[in-house]
Amino acid sequence: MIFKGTFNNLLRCCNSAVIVKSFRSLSANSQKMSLEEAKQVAAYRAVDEFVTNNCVFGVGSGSTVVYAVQRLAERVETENLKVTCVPTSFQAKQLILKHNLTLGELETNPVIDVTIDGADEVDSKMTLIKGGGGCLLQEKIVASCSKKMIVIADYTKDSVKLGDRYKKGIPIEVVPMAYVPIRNKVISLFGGEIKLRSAIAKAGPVVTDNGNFILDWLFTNQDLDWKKVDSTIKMIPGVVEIGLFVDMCQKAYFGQPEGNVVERSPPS
Ligand SMILES: O=C[C@H](O)[C@H](O)[C@H](O)COP(=O)(O)O
Repeated sequence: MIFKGTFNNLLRCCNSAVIVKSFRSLSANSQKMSLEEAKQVAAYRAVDEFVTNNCVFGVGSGSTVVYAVQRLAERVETENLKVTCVPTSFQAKQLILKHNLTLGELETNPVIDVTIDGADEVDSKMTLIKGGGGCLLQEKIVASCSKKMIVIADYTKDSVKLGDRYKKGIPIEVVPMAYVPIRNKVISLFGGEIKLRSAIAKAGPVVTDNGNFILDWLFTNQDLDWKKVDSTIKMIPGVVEIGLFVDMCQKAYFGQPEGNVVERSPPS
């Protein structure tokens, strides 16, 4: 009844174009809600399964990790856990401080028990694209020091081949003076197109936490040997890191729109 009355009022007040627009934005909002919920269930699940008392925990970067840190803070408080948190970015450090968690660093904690991090895309072999938010270098260092790396993501990141879902390419962090020769070398070696990532609230390029630029490599061949690509690009002078994570991740949790979590392990 109430709905019918409201709907009739809406009809009286608005023209049909406005109504269609309202319903579209309502449905966009509910889609956004489920994406956030999907991130949250994946993050909570990973923290509940992998964080233990006295562990050294690698804190990834991005919007999904925000939920992991939230859950960690809850568990630290309610279960009186002792956890040392090593950040993978400025953002991760801020999250640790905001939640009054114990901040660690690789200098004092060179071995990390478990790192939980997001990803831009995860293929069927658990090769990852990371760095959509510009944080790949410290993420890869911390992951490489971790006994386990666990990925948390919503269902849109789950793909068969890299490039199926994530269309912004593979990020490459480079020393600023070398961005043009690196761009040319990567294109001549593997094809595709490369864009220097531009900042949004600043004129000019994105500058990473480490003072470098980011090239986004829009590859066209989805069947490349990613391990070879990773090591070949890494060898180009001026390349600091590439956002390809090959054989680094032991488990991925994908939150689903219905609220369940799909788990994936590397193929044996
Ligand atoms: O540079 C950013 C990181 O690699 C993130 O972990 C990745 O972009 C996924 O971020 P989000 O959880 O926001 O999708």
